[in-house]
Amino acid sequence: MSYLELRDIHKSYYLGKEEFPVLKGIDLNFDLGEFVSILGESGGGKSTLMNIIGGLDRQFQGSVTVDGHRLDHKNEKAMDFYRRDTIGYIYQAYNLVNHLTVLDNVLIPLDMTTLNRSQREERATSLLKRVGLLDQAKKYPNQLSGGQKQRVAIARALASDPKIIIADEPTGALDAQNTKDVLAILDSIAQEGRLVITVTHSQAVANSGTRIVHLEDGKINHDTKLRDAYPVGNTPRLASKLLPASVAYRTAYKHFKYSFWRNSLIVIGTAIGLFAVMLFSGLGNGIKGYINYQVNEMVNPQVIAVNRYQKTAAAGSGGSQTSQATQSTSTSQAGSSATSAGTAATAATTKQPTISDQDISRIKSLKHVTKADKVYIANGVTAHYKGKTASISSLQNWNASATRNTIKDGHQPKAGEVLIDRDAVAKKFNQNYKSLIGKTMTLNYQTLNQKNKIVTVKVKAKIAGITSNSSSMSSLRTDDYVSTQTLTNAMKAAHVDTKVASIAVNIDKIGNVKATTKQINHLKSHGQRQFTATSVDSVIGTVQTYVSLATDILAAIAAISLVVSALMIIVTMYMSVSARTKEIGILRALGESKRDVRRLFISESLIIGVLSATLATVVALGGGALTNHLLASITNFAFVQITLGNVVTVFVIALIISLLAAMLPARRAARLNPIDALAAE
Ligand SMILES: Nc1ncnc2c1ncn2[C@@H]1O[C@H](COP(=O)(O)OP(=O)(O)OP(=O)(O)O)[C@@H](O)[C@H]1O
Repeated sequence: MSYLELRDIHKSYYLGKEEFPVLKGIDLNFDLGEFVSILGESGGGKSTLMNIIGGLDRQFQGSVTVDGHRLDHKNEKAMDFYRRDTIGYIYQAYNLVNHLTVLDNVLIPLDMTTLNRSQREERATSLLKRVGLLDQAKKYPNQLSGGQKQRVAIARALASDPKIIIADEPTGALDAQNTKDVLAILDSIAQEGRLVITVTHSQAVANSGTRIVHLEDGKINHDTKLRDAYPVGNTPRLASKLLPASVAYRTAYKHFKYSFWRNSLIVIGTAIGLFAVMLFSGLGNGIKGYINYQVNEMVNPQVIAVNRYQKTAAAGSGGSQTSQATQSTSTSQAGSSATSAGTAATAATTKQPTISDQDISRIKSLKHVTKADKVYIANGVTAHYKGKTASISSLQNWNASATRNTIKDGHQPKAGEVLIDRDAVAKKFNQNYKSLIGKTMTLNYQTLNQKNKIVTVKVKAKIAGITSNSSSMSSLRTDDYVSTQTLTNAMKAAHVDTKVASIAVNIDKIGNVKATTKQINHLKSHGQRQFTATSVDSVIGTVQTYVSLATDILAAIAAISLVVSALMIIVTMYMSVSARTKEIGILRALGESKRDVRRLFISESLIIGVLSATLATVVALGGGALTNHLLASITNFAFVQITLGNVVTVFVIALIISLLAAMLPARRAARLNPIDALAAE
């Protein structure tokens, strides 16, 4: 029994339905230690026969038996294993992978062996030394001469320690000296107990082997033994294994580096889409945050301002229109309370219709209402502390509309206590304003008493805390609060009317604010509407509609950019597959499976995706920080707020896009017929 046996091999090519028989019944036996040359006329089918022996061609009739085992050409995985384990290929056109160094080319088959990393490198180095190219290990194939390239190809063919070396015209492109060198190496390979089968047109080359097989008209017409085959020892062989997934990533990375500038442009293009997504999300967060911030600083969104309903002159007998005065206050709740309650403190001058305690009880009894506080605002207040004065445009009682998060130090005012504004008041008293907490100060303002005479209301209170409102609309109001009881006691002492025109109604949940506002607006006595209730809800609602619209438009733009990014990767991958068709053929011939090839292209796409997402993140974070910095002079708020969630989302999107974009091209690459791929220019 011979090591390799071909039985009755028939092979035809078809052009449409027309059959072109090439091999018409080949029977051949080969033994290890032989150096066989196959001669024959051009187009006689020598390469076809080599592809059958090498396990690349699976469409033929007949059988190939290796070491007593008949090859199953239908079983693709078994054929991958056969090529990986038993075959080493040497081509006339060298077929080296251009983007890998000489050393890396030799390492390709070694990655499919059980050797560890250092053993693989050691073996690759010793093979390069054997072919005299150790000093060229770091070069790329295009930096080598033809003879050097062929010697790299020989080192690579030997790397996985195969039993059969197939050399398809290995000296066809070489000069006399290189031909001599290559033949000597091939002879030494046979001496190691391997079977060397070479296709040649040269009788001189053929004569250097141990046997010549002559092919004519699809059949063997001469089979001449020149000398004995070399004796075969019993040296242990390298074991092969599947290509680890990490190698695909490594190779993809090397290719990325090799075509760095081209790939960098693609990464930049892809990153633009991802950057848009990240920036728009960050802006969305920022704007939403800004609105919330403004709202929470200015007003408590769970509070409804309620005034007595007044018909306007313009509205005439029209039932539902609110008065001009109250309408204008509805733009902001604070403004609303400021105006309405301000008139409460000076009720006698403006004669605003007041809200009675019964009214308050009625509103308090409504479902969802947790509190209804009278709102007093005193205007033109002078604050005194240790001989220093400061003016307070409006002093309020601490009521439900006050927002607790404006208190920066201290606590809300209890009886006999006051909260003062940091910048407008506290700092004027003492730069070390925190030390004021616990100290007593006085507040004076003038108003009309019940007899319409100007009187001064004096409030003496202990400083409970310091407030500061950094919202951009803070200039509309100050944040000075005194406890309700303290204010009303002072008013009473000066005989000032303590009836109110406005109350602040607290609602249990934000979701109930709208309905309760409506409910209060519909309350009637003797068929007459009683109140005008205003919440910030309506204002925020309008603003948020615009924000949502803007966010949707931005999202649409981002989506378009993402589609462009995805198309970019698809096109790149298709181009890459086309440009690397030959490489795919080489890798398949070396024993890589369809899956390995698919993985190679997918990893490359994933590398592009991850780098794009990284670039997009860096630019978006940097750009965001810069934008926030530039805007800081206008408003001290971070308008671009990119969260960790946004970053993770962009990476996930990038991975999904690159995975989807790579799928079709990678599938195409994997499905390429290795023989056709090898024939690619
Ligand atoms: N994929 C193919 N489709 C159709 N015909 C093919 C294909 N590949 C090879 N042939 C034909 O099969 C015949 C044998 O080709 P093959 O390459 O095996 O010959 P060869 O002996 O190696 O030739 P050469 O010495 O010129 O390299 C040729 O006539 C060729 O045109």
